[in-house]
Amino acid sequence: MLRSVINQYNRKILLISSLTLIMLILFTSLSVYSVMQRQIEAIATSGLEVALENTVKHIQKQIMHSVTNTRAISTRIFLTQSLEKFYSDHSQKEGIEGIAQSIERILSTYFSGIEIYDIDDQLILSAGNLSKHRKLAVELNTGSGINTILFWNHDFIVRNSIQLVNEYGKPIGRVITEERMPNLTRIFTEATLIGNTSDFLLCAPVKGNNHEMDCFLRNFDDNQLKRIQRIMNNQPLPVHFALEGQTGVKFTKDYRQIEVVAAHSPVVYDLGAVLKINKDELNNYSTDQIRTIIFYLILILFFGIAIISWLTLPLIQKLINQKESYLNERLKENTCLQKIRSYLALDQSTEDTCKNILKFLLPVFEFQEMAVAKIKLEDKQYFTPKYQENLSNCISSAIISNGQQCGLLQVAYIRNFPSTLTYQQNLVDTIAHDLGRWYEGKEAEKRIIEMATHDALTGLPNRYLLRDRIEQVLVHDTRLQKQMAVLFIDLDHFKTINDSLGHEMGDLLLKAVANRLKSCVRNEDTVARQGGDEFIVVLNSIAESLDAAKVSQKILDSLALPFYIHNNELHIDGSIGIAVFPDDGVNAETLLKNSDNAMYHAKKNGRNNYQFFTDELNKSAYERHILGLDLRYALERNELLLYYQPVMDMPNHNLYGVEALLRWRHPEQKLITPDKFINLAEETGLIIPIGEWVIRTVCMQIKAWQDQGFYVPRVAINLSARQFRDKDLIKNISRILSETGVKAKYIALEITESMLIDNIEKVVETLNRLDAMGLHISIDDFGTGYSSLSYLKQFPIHTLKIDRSFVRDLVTDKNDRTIVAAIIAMAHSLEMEVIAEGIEIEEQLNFLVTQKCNHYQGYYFSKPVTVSEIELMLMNSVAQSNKIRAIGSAK
Ligand SMILES: Nc1nc2c(ncn2[C@@H]2O[C@H](COP(=O)(O)O[C@H]3[C@@H](O)[C@H](n4cnc5c(=O)[nH]c(N)nc54)O[C@@H]3COP(=O)(O)O)[C@@H](O)[C@H]2O)c(=O)[nH]1
Repeated sequence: MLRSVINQYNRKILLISSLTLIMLILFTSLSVYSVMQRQIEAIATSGLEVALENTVKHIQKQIMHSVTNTRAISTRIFLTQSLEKFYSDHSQKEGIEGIAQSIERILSTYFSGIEIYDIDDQLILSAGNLSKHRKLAVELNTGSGINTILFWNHDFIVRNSIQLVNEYGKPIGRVITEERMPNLTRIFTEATLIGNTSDFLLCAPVKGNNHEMDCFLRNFDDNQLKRIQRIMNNQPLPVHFALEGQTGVKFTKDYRQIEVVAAHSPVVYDLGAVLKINKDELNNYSTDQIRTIIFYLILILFFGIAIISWLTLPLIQKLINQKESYLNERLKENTCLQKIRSYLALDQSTEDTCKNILKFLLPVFEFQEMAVAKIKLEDKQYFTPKYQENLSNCISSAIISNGQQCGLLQVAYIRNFPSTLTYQQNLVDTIAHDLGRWYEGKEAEKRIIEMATHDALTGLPNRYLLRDRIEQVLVHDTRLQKQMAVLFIDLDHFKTINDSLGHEMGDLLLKAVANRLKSCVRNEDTVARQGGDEFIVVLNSIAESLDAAKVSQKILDSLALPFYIHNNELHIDGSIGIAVFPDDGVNAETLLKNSDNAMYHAKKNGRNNYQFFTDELNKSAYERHILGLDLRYALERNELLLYYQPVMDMPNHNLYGVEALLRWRHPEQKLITPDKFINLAEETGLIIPIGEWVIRTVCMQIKAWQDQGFYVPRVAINLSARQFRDKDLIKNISRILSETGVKAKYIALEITESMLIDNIEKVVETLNRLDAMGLHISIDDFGTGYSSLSYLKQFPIHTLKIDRSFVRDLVTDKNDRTIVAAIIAMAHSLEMEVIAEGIEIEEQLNFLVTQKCNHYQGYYFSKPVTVSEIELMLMNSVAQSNKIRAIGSAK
């Protein structure tokens, strides 16, 4: 629909633009034409005037020159004396010679012919050529004593005739001169240069006849001296003005009754001159110009249309598209408006909904300087203080009419006359738009608050909101003198599931756990996610602490049921720590801390149980904190040391290797085992320097033993997860090996199964590099993780250490026996050796012997011992040197 409207628009725009362009071009053409016409006339006028002025100057100069020269001859003494001599008998000959000499000289200077006549008008002497034929002769009014005629004989010629007088003024003869006027002839010829129809006229009045004149026209040879009426059809001809002594230009008709532009000017001796051109020729000239201009304008027109259709129309189309999306947005906003209404109506009464909308509208109207807002609600009018305040002047008003649940929003707008309502669509749009924006803003605000206070994964309150809730419950329960409980729930072995099955599964499990927890408590209780696999349950207003125990057990039972996620059956337990208000704390922070400590206690207690917070726990938590502080200085105070536990061959009990086990000689406590501080070291990052210290100490010890000539078996070093992930691990081990001069084959690195699962590519790369260096790699605590043996195939692993939890009940638990037997068999099939950990009794050993387990480690042979004690064992081993295998002969 909109497309066809756009196409229609396009056609209209193109038509209107083209017509506008054409009109514009026509108008421009006419304007240019009239301007040019005037310009051309002005140019022609001034051109004709100037040309005529110059021409007239020339003509005058020539004719006057001729007349003046002739007059000068008449006064020549030598001539007049010679003429007088001619009259005396005795010197007539001498006189004729003198006359001849005289006119000969004059002739060469000015004239084409001279004749001297005596007093009786008899020719005495003639020089040069005087014209026999005088065509188109016009007598000029040159003044007294001289008769001048201008005539045509292949050229313009001026003939002057003047009386010769002696020194006493007595007439003695007459001289006639003729002077050719080539310049005047040229002037006639060149008049055509101005234009094809240009013409030059030189006219003299007819003596005794004021109505006529004799005029030289351009085509002289055709007898073009015309006697012309000076006024024709009551209109004076241009030359009439010239003969009247006037100079100027006239747009008038000439003697042929053709429209001309004529410049006129008087010429000396009563002559008048006109230089003219036909007006048609001028018009033609400007028409030519205008044609050229129109040609270019039409070109511009085509360009213009092309630009409109190729550039402007797409631009307009773009604008229309923008308008379209704007309208769509508006539409959305209107939908938004509907949403607001239903949203508000959901929680509130109709009246409140309307009030709220009005509340929102008022500032909008204020902004638009509108004064009054009214709401019609079931015939009631709702007046707000703002309304009263702004009632003045009744500039305008808005009415929200009530249909269903406030109905359609209609805004009426009054200007000047409150009684006249003018519905103003724009205003409705504006309000709809603003409401839409407001709604979006509210939604965003809601989302931000939600994000700030809730856990994104489970939607449960996060730790910040949790604290707030606890504080609220504390206020409430203090007032009611009730107890409340904070349950700190940590999922057991969640990390293993997360690592083995992936984070996506881990996330889904956490969501499912969140739902289970919610199902175990009342609506008014709070279930929150503290982070990771830790959840907090706040039980409001409990009667006694036993209630907390009951809920905890309910939670444990609920968690014990399998979870079905993406066709996987998952099992997870939880450890719960309980802190009860007011006995275990009176604020959120203490209750959370103490429930956390209780949860640790539950973990220690074998997991999948709940524990109440006790003062002893508080004490141990405090101790743990202090221990953490002390550990920082353990390295620099040289408080760390290594114990070594032998690993024996099976079944012959030869020394196969030793495992280095860390101990901390605390200044105030006795020897501390690593299970008390390794986690602390991991959490604080101290494990990196501590781990490096262990590797270096082991290497130095090996070197020392070698230097002392001891038999040195392979020494196993435990790597923690953080250490294994450390990017500098390989670099550090290489450096230590090269610095101590110990060969890599003397070192075995023990890592746990769980370390293999996360970021497999990186793990494979690290293990391959360690293997390439010649280090031996063992998997510690095997069986507690989720890795299958076939999964281990991709890693360069040499030894599996079966976790002692499987060994512990070997004698009594058939399942454990089956598992251990299977592990040994499969490890062998993958060409790995097996070490059984935690061998304490002979029966355990015997079973393992039957399963062809390669090595064993445990209190049965030796607990971890000091350096000097292990050295004794090394020495004994030397004693059985013939039985000792060289390191590296095994895989
Ligand atoms: N990252 C590092 N971890 C280390 C380092 N040194 C030790 N550890 C780890 O600490 C855990 C506890 O170690 P420890 O207290 O030394 O216990 C070891 C043995 O004493 C104990 N063991 C050995 N035989 C038996 C037995 O027959 N019964 C029994 N109850 N316990 C026995 O087992 C621990 C050795 O286990 P494992 O390492 O799995 O071989 C322990 O997990 C160490 O890994 C260190 O330098 N860095």
